[in-house]
Amino acid sequence: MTRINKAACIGGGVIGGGWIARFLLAGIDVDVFDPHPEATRIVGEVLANAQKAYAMLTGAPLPPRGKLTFRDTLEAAVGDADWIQESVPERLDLKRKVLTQIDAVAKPDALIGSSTSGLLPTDLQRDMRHPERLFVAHPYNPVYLLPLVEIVGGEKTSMETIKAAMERLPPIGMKGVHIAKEIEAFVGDRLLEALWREALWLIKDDICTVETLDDVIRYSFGLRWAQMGLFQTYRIAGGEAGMRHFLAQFGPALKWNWTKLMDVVDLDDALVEKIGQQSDEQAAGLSIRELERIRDENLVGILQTLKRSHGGEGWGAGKLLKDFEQGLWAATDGGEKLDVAQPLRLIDTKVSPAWVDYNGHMTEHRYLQVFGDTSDALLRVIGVDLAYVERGHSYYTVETHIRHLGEAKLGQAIHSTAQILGSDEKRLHVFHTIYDTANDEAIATAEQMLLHVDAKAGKAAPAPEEVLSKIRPIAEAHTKLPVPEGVGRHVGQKR
Ligand SMILES: NC(=O)C1=CN([C@@H]2O[C@H](COP(=O)(O)OP(=O)(O)OC[C@H]3O[C@@H](n4cnc5c(N)ncnc54)[C@H](O)[C@@H]3O)[C@@H](O)[C@H]2O)C=CC1
Ligand SMILES: C[N+](C)(C)CC(=O)CC(=O)[O-]
Repeated sequence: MTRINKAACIGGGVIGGGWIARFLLAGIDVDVFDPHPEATRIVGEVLANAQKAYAMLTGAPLPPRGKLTFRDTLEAAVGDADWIQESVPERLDLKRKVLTQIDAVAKPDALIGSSTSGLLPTDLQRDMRHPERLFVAHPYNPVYLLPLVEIVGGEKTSMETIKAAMERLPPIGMKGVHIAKEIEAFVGDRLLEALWREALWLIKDDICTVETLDDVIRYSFGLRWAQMGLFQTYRIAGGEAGMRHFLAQFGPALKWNWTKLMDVVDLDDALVEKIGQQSDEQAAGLSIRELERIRDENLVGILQTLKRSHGGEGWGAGKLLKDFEQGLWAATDGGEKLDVAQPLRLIDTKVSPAWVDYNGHMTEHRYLQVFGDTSDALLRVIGVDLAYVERGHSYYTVETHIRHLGEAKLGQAIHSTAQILGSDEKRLHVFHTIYDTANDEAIATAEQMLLHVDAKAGKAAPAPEEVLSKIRPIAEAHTKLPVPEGVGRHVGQKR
């Protein structure tokens, strides 16, 4: 995978701030230029939200955060960056000027992406000396959580640029889609604008309020869209006869008077005030930052659910997250830095919204998930990684005993450790503990027995020396540790 080494962000508002967070959390250094007097504070707040969201999103080891530097001039920010992302306000004259400035100082092989929501790349690249490296990289808000980027080239953009841009997105957890023909507003905003135009008419004509309109979306097709989009959803709606029947049944309605699509509502002062007031009432006093946090928690929950969908293979944006996490795990160093004289600290995470139950704390099967992740991390330390499993052998868990000693609440930082209690050529006997990271108090423990298996034969088999030799030094060091309280407990036993 080809990676971005250094990024520059020109414009650090809603979208620039999101790009900055996306790059930094993927371990990439970012230089920023934004003349706004409060740019540092604004970017800092977006970054804080992004970090909270990532802590809940994944237990995979994120790389060390990239270095963030604010520069006084555009030229200084562009410097030696190999991906420059322009996110200044949506005005053709301003974007052309800024892109020409970037073009004049960027490295010859640097990629220059524009966040524009709808301007044509051919128009943007008009005054550039090296227009072949300019493309639209249109993201979705919040850029640090929503993975899609529409990649659109103009008449002078080279195919090498498009290919290079597409290749650099998966390592930062994003999915590029190449839009083959340039068109104003590309694909996503074409669809959103159509919906938005119709929605404004429905408010203007007093058919419903902004709150009712949002309810119609979020309690119905909004839920469907996140996981299957439009066409696959309608295929199912056609019943057993699928899409053809759907088109036959609902196609004629397209010609009925169901839409004002091409008429643009006049956003006069009265309508702006009406929408503004209804939107204020709907927000019920929540600030934009609070709404952003709620949005992020919900998106994290949806992404995690999609990650576990389709028999655990992951689905849509959840499959992308799963692949991204596998890349992060593969990039870890196999545990060389672990202190084997202690129980191994293997997972650091936060209690995600999707993990919390009706009692307001982490629900029981999520404990098993964290303990399972701890075992998986231990297995990677002893060389039992995905490549090992693909060769036909693995460890299976044959017994688990979990004790709940405290509570883990939404957003709480927790970590887990693993202690090897015993091992032989087939068995690995471990004791895991989940701690409250704030005070190091144990919240839960799990004692597990794992068995080395020949997966093809479907039976236990001795682990090879390459694995046993990695278990031995840890197991020996752990014999010197006190036996943890709770080892060997069973349900109903007196304390
Ligand atoms: N807000 C959204 O939902 C989305 C916006 N976009 C696109 O992203 C771009 C930026 O939009 P937002 O972030 O929403 O706007 P914004 O108004 O939040 O941020 C724009 C930033 O650019 C800075 N700026 C102005 N002139 C500059 C210059 N010469 N050099 C460097 N920085 C400069 C401003 O100080 C401001 O911080 C636009 O092209 C927009 O169409 C794309 C996807 C979604
Ligand atoms: C409103 N908008 C056109 C700037 C929206 C986008 O471009 C994408 C998004 O995040 O909705």
